[in-house]
Amino acid sequence: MLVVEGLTCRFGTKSAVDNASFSVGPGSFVGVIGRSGAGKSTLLRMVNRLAEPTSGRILFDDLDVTALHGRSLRQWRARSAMIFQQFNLVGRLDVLTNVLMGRLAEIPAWRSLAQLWPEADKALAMSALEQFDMASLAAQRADQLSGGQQQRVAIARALVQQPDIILADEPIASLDPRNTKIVMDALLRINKHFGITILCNLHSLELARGYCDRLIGMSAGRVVFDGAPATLTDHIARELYDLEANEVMGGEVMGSAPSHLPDDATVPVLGTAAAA
Ligand SMILES: Nc1ncnc2c1ncn2[C@@H]1O[C@H](COP(=O)(O)OP(=O)(O)OP(=O)(O)O)[C@@H](O)[C@H]1O
Repeated sequence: MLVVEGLTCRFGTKSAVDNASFSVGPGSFVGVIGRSGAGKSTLLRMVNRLAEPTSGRILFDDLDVTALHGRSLRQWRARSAMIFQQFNLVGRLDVLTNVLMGRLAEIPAWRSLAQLWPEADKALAMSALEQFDMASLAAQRADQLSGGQQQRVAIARALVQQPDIILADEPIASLDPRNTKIVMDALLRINKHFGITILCNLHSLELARGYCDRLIGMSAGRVVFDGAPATLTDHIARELYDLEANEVMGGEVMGSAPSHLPDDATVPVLGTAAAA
């Protein structure tokens, strides 16, 4: 279980994330939503410790993630795999080697430098590529792939880390609609098939509603909504996204509740008790 307690990250006088608190149970697929600049990336990067919290704590089961240094921090980064908007592959290396990079924390540096990957790791990497129909491209240079293919390689790399949680920071922001669906389906497959918890920043509300079992809404660094997608009414979404609402709501009828909103749903109130 991931627990975030009063997490704050300030850059100068600006709070990119302001006193965020929530917990995420194992096996959840949680979407972090909100307009540009709301603090979504900073929040995810703090969980992986790519950004340093100014105050607050991050716990994962019994581990105090905020207190980790050196080797234990590297181990945590292996357990919390990041997926980035720009894929972060090594373009001149082949696809299989890029996936094997996900095993770096497990093998001595000299073995990776000499490209002496254990056979078991190669088999694991091939099997991860097979999961996403990418095995036939194993020998191809990563920079010769399409964006959607590159992101699937990045997801395979995350998978071979055998992480407890995957932190996906706008993983489909650079992709066309077809590849968006392929990549989101790949994340969903990892979540359902392997039970890996996913925390995924998404600008598109339509995608977040379609794929996630819970949404955390951020505005100006604060968590202002936390609940099931069905409880996020269009009214709350409009407040969350403001001028960007029409762009992110995927053509739903504005001002009406989503069709799957149950009659007795408790609708959290934006900006008050909504944050868990
Ligand atoms: N390294 C930094 N130095 C200074 N300010 C930063 C830094 N990183 C983020 N910020 C600021 O913190 C705020 C939150 O940024 P963040 O990238 O976390 O938002 P976001 O919701 O992920 O937005 P986007 O969807 O545009 O990436 C923004 O105002 C941003 O300008």
